[in-house]
Amino acid sequence: MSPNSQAAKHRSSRDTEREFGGTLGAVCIPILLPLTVLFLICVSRSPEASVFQWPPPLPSADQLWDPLAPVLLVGWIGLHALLYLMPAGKVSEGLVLRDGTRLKYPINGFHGLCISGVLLMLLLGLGAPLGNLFELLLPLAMCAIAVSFLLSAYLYIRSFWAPSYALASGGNTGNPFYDFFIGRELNPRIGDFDLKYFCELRPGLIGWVVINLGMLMKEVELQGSPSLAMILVNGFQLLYVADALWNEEAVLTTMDIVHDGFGFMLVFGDLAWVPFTYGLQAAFLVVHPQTLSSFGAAAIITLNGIGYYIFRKSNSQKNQFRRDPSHPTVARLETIATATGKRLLVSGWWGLVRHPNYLGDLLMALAWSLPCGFSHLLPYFYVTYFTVLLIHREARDERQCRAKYGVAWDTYCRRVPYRIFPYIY
Ligand SMILES: NC(=O)C1=CN([C@@H]2O[C@H](COP(=O)(O)OP(=O)(O)OC[C@H]3O[C@@H](n4cnc5c(N)ncnc54)[C@H](OP(=O)(O)O)[C@@H]3O)[C@@H](O)[C@H]2O)C=CC1
Ligand SMILES: CC(C)=CCC[C@@H](C)[C@H]1CC=C2C3=C(CC[C@@]21C)[C@@]1(C)CC[C@H](O)C(C)(C)[C@@H]1CC3
Repeated sequence: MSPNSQAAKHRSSRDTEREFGGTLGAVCIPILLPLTVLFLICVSRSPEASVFQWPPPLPSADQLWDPLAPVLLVGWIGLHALLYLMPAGKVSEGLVLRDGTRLKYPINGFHGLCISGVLLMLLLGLGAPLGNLFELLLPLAMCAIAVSFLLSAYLYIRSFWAPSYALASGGNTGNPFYDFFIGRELNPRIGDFDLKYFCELRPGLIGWVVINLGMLMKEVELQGSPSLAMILVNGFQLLYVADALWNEEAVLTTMDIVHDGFGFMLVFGDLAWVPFTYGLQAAFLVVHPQTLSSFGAAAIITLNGIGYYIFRKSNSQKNQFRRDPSHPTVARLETIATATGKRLLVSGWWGLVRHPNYLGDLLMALAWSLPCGFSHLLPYFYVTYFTVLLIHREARDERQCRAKYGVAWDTYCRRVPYRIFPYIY
């Protein structure tokens, strides 16, 4: 690249439109979201379990800290780092980078999940009190938040040694608060160890199902057996995590890996937000047991099944089409050409709405809350937050696609007018 085009690129990234409320968002979100995690855990175990209760249920200092928590957290991340490095599964290439190269990624996350499962069963067999995770939840969340800040600071500092082509297009504004938050470097690596890819799918996502299992064990301690509601929440969320790891290769084409830098937002999202807020339903059920009729359970299982089917089929259809458009499963689908040479699907799942995968994900999110009944809002936190996240994410993706595909994107939008919910939005 000539010095002039380097300078133009640099200038354009500095002028990039800022997301998440710009500098104000970048200062407030890293303060507010960690407090939200702690607040939600406290609410989930308070007798009222009301997000509006005043004064809010504040934890005492000894509820926030336990010396076992940093040991467990560092041990857990270390175990998954070792599993990431084990020579199992295939090695896949990511999309082509700005310098024309492609990075290699190990596809062994599902192995990691299975080995974690076997280790947990062994620990349970040896009498390990997994239910104690209930009491450890706040100290573990505190440590995960601390690790998120430390890792983000490390990533921000090391990004100044990265070449300019390795920086994310939106994370190099020169504003330290914003760049720390959004992430400067696109694919930070220590040797071959890819920090963003590792964090996206392993310690936090698998940690989430382990915490859920801990909540189930706590319920067994308190009630003698797990409730149907707890089994459903555990089962649905395990399916979601196992599916993500089974289809690990597909993550290599998501916005997070391809476009976003690795900064506080993703680090915290992966390591603290996902494991400690996505499983709030299970934590809630420990203190607020619910009875569920067989008919109710069947209806909820059906809803989760429909959501999963739409989510999986639509994601697989697009991944297959992007990897090999001539594959028999996608070759007959109607498409429109774009100036980049890539085509856009206008039939099949991607002809129904512009984000069928978000629709399926949201139906599942609703199915995860319903086993907790209708008496409290807290179990509906995830589906509410997720609706906001996906509407915002859809708008970000839309902006990027319009910039990439121009008139072809407008034609697609005319052909497929609804974004997520057919005939509604
Ligand atoms: N549980 C959670 O917290 C979260 C879950 N998710 C889930 O992750 C999954 C991935 O989502 P996400 O990364 O946001 O993005 P998507 O998988 O929806 O990918 C969007 C990209 O797909 C391509 N595309 C869009 N329309 C078409 C079309 N008609 N034909 C072909 N390609 C098209 C474009 O990229 P290009 O053309 O360059 O290939 C676009 O940028 C979703 O299922 C989502 O629900 C996402 C966020 C959070
Ligand atoms: C509020 C806040 C801190 C937001 C950060 C957003 C992150 C929590 C999410 C951004 C994209 C994500 C994805 C998944 C988890 C949540 C985050 C990290 C994902 C790994 C969940 C499992 C799915 O099957 C998936 C692999 C498609 C998905 C990818 C995106």
